[in-house]
Amino acid sequence: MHDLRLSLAPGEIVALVGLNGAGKTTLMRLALGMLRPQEGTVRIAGGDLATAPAAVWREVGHLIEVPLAYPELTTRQNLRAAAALRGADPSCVERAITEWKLDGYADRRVRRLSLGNRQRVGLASALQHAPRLVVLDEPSNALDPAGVLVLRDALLQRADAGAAVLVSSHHLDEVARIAHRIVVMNGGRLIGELEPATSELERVFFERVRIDDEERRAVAA
Ligand SMILES: Nc1ncnc2c1ncn2[C@@H]1O[C@H](COP(=O)(O)OP(=O)(O)OP(=O)(O)O)[C@@H](O)[C@H]1O
Repeated sequence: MHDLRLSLAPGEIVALVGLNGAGKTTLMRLALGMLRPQEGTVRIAGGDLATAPAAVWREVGHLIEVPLAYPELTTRQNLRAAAALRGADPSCVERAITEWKLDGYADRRVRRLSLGNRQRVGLASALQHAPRLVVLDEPSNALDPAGVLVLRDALLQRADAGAAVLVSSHHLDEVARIAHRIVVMNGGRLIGELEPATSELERVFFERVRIDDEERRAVAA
């Protein structure tokens, strides 16, 4: 990974797009301190990530790859545990169950849920405490169209309330609906941005990646 200069402002939704293996998940892991960079720094809320106090971490909501849930606990128990870990008001759990349309699954063990409903639990758990920084890796994975709508509204609402949102996706049209900026990643580097209102976004994206690959091959030759 090189040349990773990225900042998120309050109220901003930034979409991270790139082909499989481009480095989106790795960048998110670095941003959340799950991986340590060999060089460079990550800053959160104006301070170094490595020394961020618990109060800052409580304001973070993230979902990287697989939903973090206890399979033997029910949906409600998982959400309660996540709320308690963040010191959130327990009333957020019932609101999240309603928001993510999990009422019929609230008392079911998470291991017995469908993939899409497990994803809903993961997203509800990441967002229920109204975090000020949201980092979601391919959050629409396995969601049905109704779930995608809930996700879209949830992210817009969080950003409206002043949260900074970083979200990776392979669905360019979907992220273009909500993102203020679309950042393109290729071969472990950030190679530029796409204007969300661009028509034929996918074509422009592939062209950008193709040119970057060619430039890289030319440099390597
Ligand atoms: N800790 C690590 N050390 C070295 N290489 C790693 C590490 N973690 C991931 N990689 C490699 O970095 C590359 C980027 O992987 P990453 O999962 O970040 O891509 P991605 O853009 O999220 O892909 P996808 O769209 O398939 O989810 C892969 O080749 C992966 O094997």
